[in-house]
Amino acid sequence: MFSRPSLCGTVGKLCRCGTSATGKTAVAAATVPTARHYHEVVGDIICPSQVRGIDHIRDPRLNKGLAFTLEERQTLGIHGLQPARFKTQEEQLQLCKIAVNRYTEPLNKYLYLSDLYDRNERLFFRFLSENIEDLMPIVYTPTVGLACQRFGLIYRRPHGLFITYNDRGHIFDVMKNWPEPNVRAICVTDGERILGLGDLGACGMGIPVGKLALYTALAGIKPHQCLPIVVDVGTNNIDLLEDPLYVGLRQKRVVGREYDEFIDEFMEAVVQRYGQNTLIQFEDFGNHNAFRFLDKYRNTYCTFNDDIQGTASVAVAGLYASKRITGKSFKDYTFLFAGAGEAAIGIADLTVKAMVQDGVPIEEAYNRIYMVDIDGLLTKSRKVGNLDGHKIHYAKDINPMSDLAEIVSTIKPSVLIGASAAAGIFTPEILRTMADNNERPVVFALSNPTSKAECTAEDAYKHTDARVIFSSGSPFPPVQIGDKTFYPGQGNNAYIFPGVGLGVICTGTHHIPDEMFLIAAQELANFVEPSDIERGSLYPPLSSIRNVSMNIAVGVTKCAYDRGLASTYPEPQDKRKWLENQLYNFNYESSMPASWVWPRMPYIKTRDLVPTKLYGKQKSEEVM
Ligand SMILES: NC(=O)C1=CN([C@@H]2O[C@H](COP(=O)(O)OP(=O)(O)OC[C@H]3O[C@@H](n4cnc5c(N)ncnc54)[C@H](OP(=O)(O)O)[C@@H]3O)[C@@H](O)[C@H]2O)C=CC1
Ligand SMILES: CC(=O)C(=O)O
Ligand SMILES: [Mg+2]
Repeated sequence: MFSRPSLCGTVGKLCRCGTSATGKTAVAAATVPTARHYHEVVGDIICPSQVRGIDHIRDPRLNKGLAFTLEERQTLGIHGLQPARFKTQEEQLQLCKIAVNRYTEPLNKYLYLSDLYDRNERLFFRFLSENIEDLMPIVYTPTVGLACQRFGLIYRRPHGLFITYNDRGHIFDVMKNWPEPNVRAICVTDGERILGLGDLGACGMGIPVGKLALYTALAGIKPHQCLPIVVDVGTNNIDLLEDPLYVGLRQKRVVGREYDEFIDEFMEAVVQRYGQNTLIQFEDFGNHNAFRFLDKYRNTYCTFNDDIQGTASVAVAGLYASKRITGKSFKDYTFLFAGAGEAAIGIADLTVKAMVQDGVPIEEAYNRIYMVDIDGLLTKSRKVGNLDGHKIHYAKDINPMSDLAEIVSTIKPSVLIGASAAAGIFTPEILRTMADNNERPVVFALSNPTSKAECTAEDAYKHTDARVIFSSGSPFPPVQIGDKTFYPGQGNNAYIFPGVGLGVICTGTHHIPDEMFLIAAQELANFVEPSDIERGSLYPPLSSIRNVSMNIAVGVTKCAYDRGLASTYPEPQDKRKWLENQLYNFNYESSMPASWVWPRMPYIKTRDLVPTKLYGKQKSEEVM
């Protein structure tokens, strides 16, 4: 989101330009409304802007559309630029709902929301946060995947920063072009593994934009504190390289030392521009880079990898909740993962930690987890495929097998988790075997978007006599089996990263330990009500996700202070209240500079404030 630097009208703190509300410049600006003293909005300060006239409406951060009061319209010089009607934000929200529902194609709904974001930021975020069940599938998976695939066609205005390999040596200078000086959270991708859709290069921008929109909508992190970034090092996607509409660098991916040095420079530039504690969320990097960067940077930067750690947390939360249905403990579970990549290994590693916390010896925990990659079961003796990196911990001393159905029959897992981006690999036969071997089989089909899910919700229920405990990465509609309707939960890291982000940002945490993701998993699982489980969901409804995020943030905040990782002092006693006080306000704030209080407003005449025929009976105060 672009918002231009605002004029300072009133502030409680020092501005970057060195003036304050009580300082000379600000006073001068207040008494001379036409003075053009621009400076940037700093920190949490909302400087009631003195950007006047049409520019006030054109700035999405300042625009309120028809919700501007009569005084605001006159004071800001926008009177007459809009129709006579005054609307409340609630009325505007109703219109948004009507407008978005007029579209049948999800991509058109996405474009409508994107346009709203460009037009009226507060309205967009309030609309999103209050209609998350309907709108999350649009701004996030699955529709965001389509938006990335069509990015060259639908790109309109900058919502994030593109840093290309050609900018090497100057990344800091490019970052200075981002107009917000107080960014606290960055979500960055290099576009190599966008959902399960593969290498989309610079078109991957939709992902960090969508993720950070959820930071605000689900956790109340202020939008100006969030910065989506694509590091564009090219793409190996031949279709894109040949596509005349492709908007990224038209070259093969930079790899090896050059690539690593480029990412190093990016990390350093973030710190130079926004400070050491800036949260850097790695998103949808290719497998071979994701683990390397996490290991390399986790103790020197405030960073996490959402696909590895965020996904782990949401899946482990689902496993905790599943125990309430199966009546088993972790030591009774045998896990089989279809996929041995970022998501699967991340989940497996955190599951081991959860099992150890439940009293299972660590060797036993590893023994209980089996994994399958594209070449089959991870076994020590297999001749094909690799066992590098984190896979080796899960390789078993048994005969190699490559057929998933055979593996499921042999291992007899109680939990089957798909994170493979291989659509439909949980066949009816495999689901039936799970049901034959378990009274309540646990099946997670976590791959995104919907088209990549290992099975549909309907298939999962249908082929297990509706005994399955199911969740999926992308949403599925309710499933009717006999006279019972099941509402499968969405096992998606969106339950986790906004709350973790809020806690980390507010505490100024230096580094993010895995422990925070285990805490987040427990907080999320604690939120699951018996009624959710009764509905067939391992997760609370998306409509309560803001409360979930707050609980996670409180847990993360406690952990940050307990572990000495926080840098914001003094430590708040009432952490929830302290966090709540820092949240974004989705409602409009006054656009009237506080220092321009009546009767000092220079050009509004008394008769202007008396309702004329034009305004009917309305006084602007009455419609606030
Ligand atoms: N629900 C959620 O919150 C999240 C979901 N995901 C989804 O998970 C999927 C995977 O992402 P990620 O782990 O990052 O990707 P990776 O590329 O890191 O991992 C994919 C893994 O799947 C394996 N694989 C590929 N095809 C098959 C197959 N036919 N049978 C068994 N295994 C196979 C690959 O094998 P090999 O190692 O041999 O290449 C690899 O181990 C994506 O669709 C992504 O959208 C990711 C993050 C969060
Ligand atoms: C949800 C997510 O992060 C992914 O599918 O990559
Ligand atoms: Mg991701």
